[in-house]
Amino acid sequence: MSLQIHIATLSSPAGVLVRDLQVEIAPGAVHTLMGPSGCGKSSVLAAVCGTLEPGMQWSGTVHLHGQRMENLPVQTRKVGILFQDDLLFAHMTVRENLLFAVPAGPAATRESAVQQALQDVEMQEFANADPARLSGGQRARVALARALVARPQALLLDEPFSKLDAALRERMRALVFGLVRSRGIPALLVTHDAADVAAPDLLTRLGDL
Ligand SMILES: Nc1ncnc2c1ncn2[C@@H]1O[C@H](COP(=O)(O)OP(=O)(O)OP(=O)(O)O)[C@@H](O)[C@H]1O
Repeated sequence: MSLQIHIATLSSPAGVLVRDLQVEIAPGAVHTLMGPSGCGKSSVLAAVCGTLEPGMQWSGTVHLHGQRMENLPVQTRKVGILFQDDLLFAHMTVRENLLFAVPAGPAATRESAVQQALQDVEMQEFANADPARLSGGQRARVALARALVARPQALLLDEPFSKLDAALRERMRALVFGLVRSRGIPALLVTHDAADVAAPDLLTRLGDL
């Protein structure tokens, strides 16, 4: 289940940001995008998942598991996304936050998906907790579980570790990379931290137009 991205051009109203970006990400691999602030890294992720804002434009193709994706509605793309901010809903428990992300289906199936996702990030005992009472690292793990609970076929990561302290960042990176590998999904990670690069051939630098 590979993710193939070809961005011919990606532009903001101010001009072209990215030209001829080609990335192929194998199942279970994490490919890293780096580059100076404002060079268009987050916009590449938005183009891939279909959430590019009005005013921004791109041309190119995205194939997931051989299927062309760029014209599909956002909700059918089967792509999970994790941001710098965990964006947990404050008025819902941890369990309810996850349940919100699970596709429609029998209640027992949805509940077991939530319990499995919490187990994957070792947060089962916090199912009924209020997100506001969790630590930053615990919230990050819940956000990861929420991104994965719908069984996405690709994962987009927009600086998800940048707000964590060094020790937590390392643990979270290991957890994300491990889950991506064990589930065999391709992941694209935007970061400013060279420590997030899994291997030199899994890095693309933007900003050299
Ligand atoms: N909706 C929008 N309308 C106009 N310009 C935009 C819009 N969204 C982003 N931009 C501009 O596009 C450029 C790229 O933004 P983007 O967030 O993709 O960069 P980035 O490389 O992820 O930056 P950072 O590392 O600071 O997060 C920036 O100059 C930004 O101001």
